[in-house]
Amino acid sequence: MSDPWQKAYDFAVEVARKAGAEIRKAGESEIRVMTKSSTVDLVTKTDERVEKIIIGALKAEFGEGTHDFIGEESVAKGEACILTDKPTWIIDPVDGTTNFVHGFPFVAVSIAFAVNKELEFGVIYSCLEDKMYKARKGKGAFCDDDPIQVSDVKDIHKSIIISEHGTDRSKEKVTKIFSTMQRILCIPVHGLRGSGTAATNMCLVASGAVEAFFEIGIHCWDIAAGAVIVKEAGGVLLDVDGGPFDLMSRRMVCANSDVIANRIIKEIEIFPSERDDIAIKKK
Ligand SMILES: Nc1ncnc2c1ncn2[C@@H]1O[C@H](CO)[C@@H](O)[C@H]1OP(=O)(O)O
Ligand SMILES: [Mg+2]
Repeated sequence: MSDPWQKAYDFAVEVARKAGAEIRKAGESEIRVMTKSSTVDLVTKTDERVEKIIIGALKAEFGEGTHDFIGEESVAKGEACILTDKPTWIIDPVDGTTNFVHGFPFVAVSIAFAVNKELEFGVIYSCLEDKMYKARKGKGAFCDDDPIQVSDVKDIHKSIIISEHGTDRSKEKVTKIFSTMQRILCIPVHGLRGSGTAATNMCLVASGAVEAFFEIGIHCWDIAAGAVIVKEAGGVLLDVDGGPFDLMSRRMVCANSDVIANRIIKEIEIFPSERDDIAIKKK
C-alpha cells in the first residue's frame, strides 16, 4: 500500500466542496442566527450544521472508532482536543464566521488530516471565491489544479504582511496587537492586510500574494490544513518566539522564507494564550 491516504484526500476535497455549497446556500435569515459565545466570537447555526455534515460524511466513509475528529464546534461543546497517533481529522466548518455573518466575502472550509501526530494533507475551500486549495505531504500545493508557490520576495521592505485583531477585546491584548502591527508597518513594509480567516490568510501566503501571516489566539482547526498548504508551497512555519511550530500552541508565523519570518518575529509582542490541548473544555 504505497499511497494509503489518497482516498481520504480525494474524499476531503469532495466533502469541502459540498460543505462550501451549503454555506453559500445558507439564507440571510440563517446567517444572522447566533447560537452562543461572546459579542465578538460569533457562531451561527450554519457553523454547527456544516460541521455535522462534514463529520457525518467522514464517519460514514471511514468508520466510527478508527478515526478521531477534532472540530471547532464539537470542542466548543466539550469534546477532547488532543492529537493522538490515531488518524485524526481537524475541521473548521466555517473559518471566518464574522465575515460570514456580515457578508464580507472571505469564508473557508478547512479540513486537515493527521496520522501519528503528523499532518498528511490539508484542504481549504474558499467557498465564496470558489477556490479549492489543497496539499499532500511531499506532493506540492495546488489551487484548483494549478500548482502554487510562495513569493520569492526576501526584502521585508517589499513585503505585504497579514495579521488579524483576534476576538479578545481586553485593552492589554488589543494594545499589544496594535503595537506589533505598528512596529511591522513602520519597518516599513508595503502593507498590512487581513482577510478575516486564518485559512484564507495561509492560502494567500502559499500562493504568493503576501509574504507572511502571523497570529496569536488562533486554534488548531484554523491553521492545520493551511500548515500543509504553506509548507508544500515552499513556505515556512514557526512559533512566534522563533521556535518550532506547534499546532496546539495557538500561535504561529507562516512565511515565504525564514528571512521574512524571523524579521517579523523580532517585532511581535507576545501575550499568553491557553493551549488547545490543555484539557477537555466545557463551555
Ligand atoms: N480567540 C481567537 N483569537 C484570534 N483568532 C481567532 C480566535 N478564535 C478564532 N480565531 C480565528 O482567527 C481568524 C481571525 O482572527 C479566523 O480564522 C477565526 O476563526 P473562526 O472564524 O473560525 O472563529
Ligand atoms: Mg476558524
